[in-house]
Amino acid sequence: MSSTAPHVLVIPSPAQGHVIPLLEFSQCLAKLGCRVTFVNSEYDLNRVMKSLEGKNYMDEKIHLVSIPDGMEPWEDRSDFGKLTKRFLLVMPGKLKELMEEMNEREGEKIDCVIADGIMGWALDLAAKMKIRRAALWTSSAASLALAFSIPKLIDDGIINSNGTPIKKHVIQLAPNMPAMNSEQFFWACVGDLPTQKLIFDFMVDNVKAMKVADFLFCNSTYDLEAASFTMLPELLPVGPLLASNRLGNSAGYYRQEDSNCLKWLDQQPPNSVIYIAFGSFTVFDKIQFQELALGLELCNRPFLWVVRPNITRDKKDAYPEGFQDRVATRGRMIGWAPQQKVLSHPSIACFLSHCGWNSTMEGLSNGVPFLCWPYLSDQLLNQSYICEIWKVGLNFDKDKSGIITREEIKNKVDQVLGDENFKGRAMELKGKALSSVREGGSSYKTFQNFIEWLKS
Ligand SMILES: O=c1ccn([C@@H]2O[C@H](COP(=O)(O)OP(=O)(O)O[C@H]3O[C@H](CO)[C@@H](O)[C@H](O)[C@H]3O)[C@@H](O)[C@H]2O)c(=O)[nH]1
Repeated sequence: MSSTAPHVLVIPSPAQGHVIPLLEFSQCLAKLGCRVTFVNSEYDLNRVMKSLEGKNYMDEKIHLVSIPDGMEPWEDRSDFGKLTKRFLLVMPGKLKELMEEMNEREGEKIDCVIADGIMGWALDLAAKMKIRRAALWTSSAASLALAFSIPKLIDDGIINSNGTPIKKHVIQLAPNMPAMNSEQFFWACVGDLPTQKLIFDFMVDNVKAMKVADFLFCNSTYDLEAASFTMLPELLPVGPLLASNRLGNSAGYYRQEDSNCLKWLDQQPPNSVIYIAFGSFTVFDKIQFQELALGLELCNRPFLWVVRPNITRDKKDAYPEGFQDRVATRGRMIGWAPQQKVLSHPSIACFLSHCGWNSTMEGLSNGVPFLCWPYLSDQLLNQSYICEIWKVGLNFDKDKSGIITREEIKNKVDQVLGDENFKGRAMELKGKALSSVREGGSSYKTFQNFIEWLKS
């Protein structure tokens, strides 16, 4: 390891959908010659190390370290509002200590802090310590444009100063951007009112910190989100952040991946399998979970379904009676997939997804049509992109009791797979997404310019 290589400190928000892209970004920087200190929470580092056991997935120039997140090991971290409240009390002080120690050690001085866009406090800390700083926004450029528009939304009477929508409004920030329903603003559809206010205030602070960072990156591309990037000239694309771009493997998982599913996919006909995954957060009630299972059964097609152990509140007997036996010859349920590899497998026909931004970028980059089942936050906006702007998927309608029925699932799966235009448009977008990371592409150029700047 050369001591003249720039040394960056990278800090993600302690959440799966953030650790994966920030670590991928770090792997790209390491490949370009940087030394990276990657700061997980202690709890997350344990999980990440466990999932990496026996695997040579990490660049040797990346050093994984940890600081506490203010929660006890046995506490539930799935309530993001509670986790945020707690880590804000502890992490800033601990990160400061860590950075001061590193800066004093020979050859470990930090040249730049790269923080998750929702860890604005880390950017503030870097500024106070007179360290250069960059932010990576892990969701769409459109969602960042929305966050940057908060003062205008308040002035226009669309939200109050707590972020609460004053009335139901559908807004479009610019032509060719997805329409946004004010009740679905990403801070306004998370938890109860106090949680929404906490997330809103947190976002206001994050926006302030991002605005004055030296660099602001987004896991997206100009070609996919031209209008949103036009609204934010300071925002630079680095996406899609995929391990395959650097011929590597994804790291940063909180769970062991089940790689056997790839062998199972090898045995399926091309373009036949429905892949179903809801990211790391989504929780189902038993009725909806069972209806989804029965919908997949009704589709009568091969499927690979990621059923995290905590995906339902009722841990026991989650599946409908006899379901597993009935689908045994064509369905497979696993706890955690190597998703990026799954989506690039030729047997995959479509992706039934919660539309987290990483999943969205991964599906697009592989030319896979979507069936959208958003849950909260930016996922509703991502669904609008998929269905209305890019037209590479369909959403589900709920029945009168608020359920997505098995018949609706079969109907929409049949529609997406029965209309070649979805696949055709998805393949076009794949080309656009991947051209940005190839030599000369916009994301490629962002990395080159950033490295030059780091070395300057
Ligand atoms: O079996 C699985 C399931 C998921 N993943 C990976 O886990 C990540 C999940 O990220 P994402 O699809 O964005 O979902 P969340 O985990 O829900 O991500 C959170 O963070 C995202 C980025 O900010 C937001 O867009 C989401 O709404 C928010 O819930 C992706 O890289 C997937 O490839 C796997 O590798 N295997």
